[in-house]
Amino acid sequence: MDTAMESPEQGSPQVEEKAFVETETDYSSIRGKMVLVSPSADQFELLQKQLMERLEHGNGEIIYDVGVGEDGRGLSESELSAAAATLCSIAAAARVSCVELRRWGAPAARCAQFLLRQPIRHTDFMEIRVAVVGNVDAGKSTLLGVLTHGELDNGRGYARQRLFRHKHEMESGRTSSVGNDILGFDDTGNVVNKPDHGTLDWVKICERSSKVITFIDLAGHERYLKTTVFGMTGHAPDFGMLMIGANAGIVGMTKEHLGLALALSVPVFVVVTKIDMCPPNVLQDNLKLLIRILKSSGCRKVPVMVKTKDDVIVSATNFVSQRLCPIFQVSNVSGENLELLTMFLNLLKTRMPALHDQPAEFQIDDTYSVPGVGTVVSGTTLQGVIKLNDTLLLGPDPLGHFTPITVKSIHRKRMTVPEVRGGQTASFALKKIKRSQIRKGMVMVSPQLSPQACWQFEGEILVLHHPTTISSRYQAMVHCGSIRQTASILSMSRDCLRTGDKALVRFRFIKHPEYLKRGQRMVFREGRTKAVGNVLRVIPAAGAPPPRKPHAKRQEQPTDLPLESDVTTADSPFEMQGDKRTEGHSHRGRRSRGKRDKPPEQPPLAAAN
Ligand SMILES: Nc1nc2c(ncn2[C@@H]2O[C@H](COP(=O)(O)OP(=O)(O)OP(=O)(O)O)[C@@H](O)[C@H]2O)c(=O)[nH]1
Repeated sequence: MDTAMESPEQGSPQVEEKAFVETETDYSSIRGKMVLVSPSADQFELLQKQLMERLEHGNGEIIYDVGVGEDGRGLSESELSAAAATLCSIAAAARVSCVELRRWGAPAARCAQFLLRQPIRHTDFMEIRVAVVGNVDAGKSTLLGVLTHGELDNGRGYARQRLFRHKHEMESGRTSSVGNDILGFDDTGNVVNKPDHGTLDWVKICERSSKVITFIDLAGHERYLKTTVFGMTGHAPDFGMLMIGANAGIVGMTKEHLGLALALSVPVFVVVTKIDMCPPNVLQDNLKLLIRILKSSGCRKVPVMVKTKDDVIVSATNFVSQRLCPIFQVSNVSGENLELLTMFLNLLKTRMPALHDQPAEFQIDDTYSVPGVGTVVSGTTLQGVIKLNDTLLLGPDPLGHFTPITVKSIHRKRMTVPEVRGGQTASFALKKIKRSQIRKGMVMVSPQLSPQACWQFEGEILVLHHPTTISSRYQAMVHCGSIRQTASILSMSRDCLRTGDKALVRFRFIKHPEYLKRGQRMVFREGRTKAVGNVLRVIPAAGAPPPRKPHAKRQEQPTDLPLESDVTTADSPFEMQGDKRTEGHSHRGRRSRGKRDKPPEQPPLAAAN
């Protein structure tokens, strides 16, 4: 593995093992590395039981290490083959697919890793969300076109044509809206996308997939930054894919997007495109700068150049736990290294716990009016299970109230399903409600949660960038989950805040109350001014005064809570420096994305049954 930096151990990553907590079953008899070589009947049964537990814990997928045990590391080649055969028969007995990923080690100390994945459970494929960010012309839409349609680009915009959603995008070649594209893998890791005359049938992809990667294609241009921030907060990505054009390097919004992902604690991998057309010395200079930025105190990442299949496996299995930042160098025109990126995507695992046993919670990130179906909302299930005909509470409305609504039908990636679970995105057709009564940022939750709306909340924030000072009554946009609303600062634990300052701040939404939860990550921004932090305390709307007009009487009393922030300056991904630009450079309202009457990604849902 080519790293200009500390490399993770080339050996067997033990990510699953670390996280895996065995049940009360006594597995001591199957702990050694030799057990797989020639297990007894009892041991075989135990190995099978343990495998099922691990699969359950790993949401249907694990990477299994062979040749590693409490008695050390490494087997002879013949022992390894025998152990691999045992593993395959255990997997076959459990009806789990088993694919060898790699073998390594000296002749007498061989190890191997296998991908074990449960076959397609109809409508219940694994879902991984990847937010695609990077500057204009980095090749984002092109790469997604190439990956999802399996056809290379011509260097003149051929592959991206299929992904543009608006006429002006076709004409300008620029993405402006949040788009979704999917890439399905079957249980053995093969891509299942098969375009039919250039179009992809999402239902067919999902039916054949054990794992579906959803790419959230975010705009690269600065004028669409608000949409990009919304995509990163509201669409709950598991990972960020930062795209960089090899010849252009780190320009424009690249650092801004990297900083945003880091601020929201979204693990990032980098894809450097256009290596076919970049002089080697320019590529090396740009890579050096990238590595320097990733290793800087603001990012504290471990960059890893991914050049072989081994690099892919080691980086994918250690990606989240070790702060790794894998870097791929690809060409959408020649196809170089795209197989490594595809393999990496196949091995990614969701970061979002399903929390199946918790009361249901769903955040809305878009609304539609579908002819013949009615009102449809799309978004992410944050926890619990939502079933057809369930009654949930939708809100908060402008008065902070929640209304019971019934789920008429459910779609996952355009496929009709009977239920959705925590971590999965979905669209619901709702009964007896007008689209105009619903807005992005609202939630649908189980009545068990007795949800309460809030006008005010306290957050601990770190100012990443502001040209002057922030004081009480300052207003900016709060992004928190799919909430996107201007809030003003009522009070702070300090008189004023400058770049790099931390504080406890009490905010008040200016338009309507919202449903917030303690611990949620938030971004507070206006143009290039931004702060990040966590929601610390939600002040329920009940009994709270109605919202005051913006710039109403200043609340003098600063909060007397102790300043105990876990947001440190060292966490800051942004360069902390004075901004020479003018404040409030937000381009607000310049994006012309009209209200849609029909979702581009969600065709009409099946009518109510
Ligand atoms: N030679 C070469 N050209 C590429 C490659 N990737 C993309 N391109 C070309 O670069 C141009 C810009 O690519 P896009 O995919 O539109 O870039 P983008 O990052 O999606 O841009 P926005 O949508 O505006 O954010 C297109 O003309 C592509 O054909 C590559 O690997 N090699």
